[in-house]
Amino acid sequence: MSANAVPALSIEGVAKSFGGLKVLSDVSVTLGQGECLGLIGPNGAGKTTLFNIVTGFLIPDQGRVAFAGEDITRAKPDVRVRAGLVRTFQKSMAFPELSVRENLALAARSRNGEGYGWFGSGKAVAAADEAADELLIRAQLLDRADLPVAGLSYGEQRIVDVLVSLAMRPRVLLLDEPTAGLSRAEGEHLIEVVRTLGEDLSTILIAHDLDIVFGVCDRVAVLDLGRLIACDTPDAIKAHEGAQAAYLGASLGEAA
Ligand SMILES: Nc1ncnc2c1ncn2[C@@H]1O[C@H](COP(=O)(O)OP(=O)(O)OP(=O)(O)O)[C@@H](O)[C@H]1O
Repeated sequence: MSANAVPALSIEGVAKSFGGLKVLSDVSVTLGQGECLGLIGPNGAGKTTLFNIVTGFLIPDQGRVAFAGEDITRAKPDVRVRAGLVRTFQKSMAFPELSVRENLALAARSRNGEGYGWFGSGKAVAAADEAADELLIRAQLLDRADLPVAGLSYGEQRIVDVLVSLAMRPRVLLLDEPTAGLSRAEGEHLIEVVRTLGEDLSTILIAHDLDIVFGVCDRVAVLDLGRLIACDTPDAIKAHEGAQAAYLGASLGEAA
């Protein structure tokens, strides 16, 4: 990103409490255009809460969120999705009984504000099916197009989750533990799919597998007890004492 380019996403001084529990305190971080930012931290550090604030499922008590320079702190989640700010969830949001193609086509149509209705102009339906097949070809999953999602392996289902989010043509994609439960090879394949299919995409990746985070991210942000304690290149984070301490003495340097 050039020095004066508008960040894809800007989180400024965000704070959030649930009752007496302070979950995020004064968190500020930017995501550059085309950047892949890792977001790591121990369980309960506030990572998903930050995603919920960025995607509009929660409103922060303090601070603001800007998307491509525009303040979206109070915008509704669906408005953010249509603007190109898309997320995945820890739990799959795909419809298990629908086919892979149907899931992707519905996501493509929802991006156009067409909702999840089955009926629409023949042209729109055909265009959505075409967009779905294009993604499936590029992810080498076209032979799975007509299968119900429930009939896929767990690893394939996680890739479909990512393809559903890509079908919404995001400009910024937030991935919440997309590699959880996958083998190292499956996790790397999934990230490769995102990187290959998401040209020009800016990404924030939450993952507990530090090898994956350090291997693919341009920078890594570390949350601990709701505070951003570091945000730097993977090598700098591996050597960062505070980040190491947050992981209870684990040597981050051993990863990747
Ligand atoms: N809606 C809520 N009401 C009350 N407490 C909540 C709520 N959502 C999250 N919390 C609490 O906020 C803290 C941060 O949770 P969060 O899920 O953001 O952490 P995380 O870093 O994503 O953790 P993990 O890696 O385990 O997913 C936790 O203590 C959690 O119990």
